[in-house]
Amino acid sequence: MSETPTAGGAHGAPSAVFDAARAEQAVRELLLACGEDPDRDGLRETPARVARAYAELFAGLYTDPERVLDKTFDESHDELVLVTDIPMYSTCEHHLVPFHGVAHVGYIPNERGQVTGLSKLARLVDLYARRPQVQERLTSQVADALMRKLTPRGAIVVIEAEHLCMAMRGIRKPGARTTTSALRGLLKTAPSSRAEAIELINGRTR
Ligand SMILES: Nc1nc2c(ncn2[C@@H]2O[C@H](COP(=O)(O)OP(=O)(O)OP(=O)(O)O)[C@@H](O)[C@H]2O)c(=O)[nH]1
Ligand SMILES: [Zn+2]
Repeated sequence: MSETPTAGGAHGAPSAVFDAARAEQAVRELLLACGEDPDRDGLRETPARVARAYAELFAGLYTDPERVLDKTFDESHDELVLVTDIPMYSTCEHHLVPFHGVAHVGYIPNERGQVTGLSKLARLVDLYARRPQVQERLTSQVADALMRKLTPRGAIVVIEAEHLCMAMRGIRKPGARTTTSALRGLLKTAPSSRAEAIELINGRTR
């Protein structure tokens, strides 16, 4: 028997477990509340499908994203490492609809030249994005995880996203883009390092 997800999973160490039966029941209730017939042909399997989808969309609640940075290696590289245009899909915690866009993640390794695999930067974004989120928290969680696990001299995370809660409903402004940044260490305090990273992000070719 699985436990009820707890709020602790969103901000600290993972403590939540996905309760598929409860999710299915909730989706069935929502369909009923919307005036639908959850027993009609097209909807019969929908509660189970939606439950499976949420288990995937919120997978970052049931694992510790920082663990993807457990493996590091020394490359004697002490200058900027930057991965841009990482596709990002997350779920707005206010409306439970998607926000999506791209993330740019970089860091300046520590004196040992300690680096992580490039794919791990994308994995880190992916796992923090797989939670009910707001864009600001997602951005700073990625930067703070990098600082804790790699002890780099600096970190930068920039996320550009469109929120479907602003496009499909409410204010209905499709195309409006939100940019958030989190700068740490030298990438916040040293103007030349900061300018180099920002220029590389702004000047990239898509
Ligand atoms: N800061 C921030 N706000 C967000 C994010 N995602 C959604 N929001 C906003 O959260 C706010 C919630 O506002 P409320 O007034 O409580 O909810 P609402 O009546 O549905 O708001 P509207 O979207 O304006 O219709 C809205 O302004 C959303 O645009 C995010 O990632 N960061
Ligand atoms: Zn929203």
